[in-house]
Amino acid sequence: MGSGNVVETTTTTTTTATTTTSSTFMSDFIGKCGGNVVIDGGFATELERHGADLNDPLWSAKCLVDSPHLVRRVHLDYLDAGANIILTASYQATIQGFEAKGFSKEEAEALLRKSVEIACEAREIYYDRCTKDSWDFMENGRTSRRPILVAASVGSYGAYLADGSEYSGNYGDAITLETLKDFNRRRVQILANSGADLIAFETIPNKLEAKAYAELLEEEGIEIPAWFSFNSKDGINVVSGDPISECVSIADSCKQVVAVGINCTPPRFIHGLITSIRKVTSKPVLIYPNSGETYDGQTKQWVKSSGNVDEDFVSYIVKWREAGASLFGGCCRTTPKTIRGIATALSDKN
Ligand code: MET
Ligand SMILES: [Zn+2]
Repeated sequence: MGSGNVVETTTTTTTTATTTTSSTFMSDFIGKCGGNVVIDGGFATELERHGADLNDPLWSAKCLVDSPHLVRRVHLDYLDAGANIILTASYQATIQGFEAKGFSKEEAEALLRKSVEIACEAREIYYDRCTKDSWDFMENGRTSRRPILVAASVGSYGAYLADGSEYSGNYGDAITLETLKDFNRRRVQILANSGADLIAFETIPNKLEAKAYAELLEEEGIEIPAWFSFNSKDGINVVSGDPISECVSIADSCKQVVAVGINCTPPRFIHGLITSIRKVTSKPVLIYPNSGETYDGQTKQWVKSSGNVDEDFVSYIVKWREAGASLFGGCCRTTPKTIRGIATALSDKN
């Protein structure tokens, strides 16, 4: 691991969840990580690479039910690759989605909690291994320990629909702010009290959904921090066509939001989007692009486009850092190899 990612802590210190949202939560964490934070990479697509069949409305959340060992394995692979933040397998885990599969409300809630438990367990296993490996190098009871946060993933309403609308942002007129708030309320409450360090609202495709999350965080008095991450397919707007500036403004006005940025977007759009985001907010900027391939919601396949492949975008990380981002990872079709490349690129810079 790059030295930029290692800080001195005592052996007894663990990364613990915050109980109150703090405006300095993320800047403190970035400081602890040496100025740059490594986020993990594609989770669902990595489960598939390990043989999981995710052709299901629950997508990666299906593995919470039938292969939790694989979920733990992928978290550990990203920790081994250098991640400072791991995202749980709850992206497409919703109470409504589990109920549609025949689970009770209680079972559905337990599965949401389980996504966080597995990620926390992976962090403990990783730390235990590091402690054992570095036993000979400990001095005065002190050892180096990489700061690691567990982020509870919340995918968009479009992800739950599993019809590709997370990439169109078009929910139709019947879906209102209240619909979206009601849909997410219980899920967000459960994840906020699950032991996760923060909530990652991912792949937000439109302004309405950003507004719903912001209002929900306020109304429910959610006490752990959150990040808002949008997706774009033109480098100017979020996928629905809503201007990125308006979406980021919503995140900027929400006190629980500690970072804002872009995920599951082709690498070629990232630089311009960072510049647009910086104009609207001084909150830390996160980016975790996909491999540059495009998801076909009809065939449920990733298809090659003229974008960059994952090996390529690692070479842009330093430029994206200069443009003002400070948290970097990968989304769909990126792998632990991508994340190792990012960690190396950032530590070489320091
Ligand atoms: C469609 S974006 C998916 C994001 C999620 N964190 C994953 O990597 O599986
Ligand atoms: Zn993705």
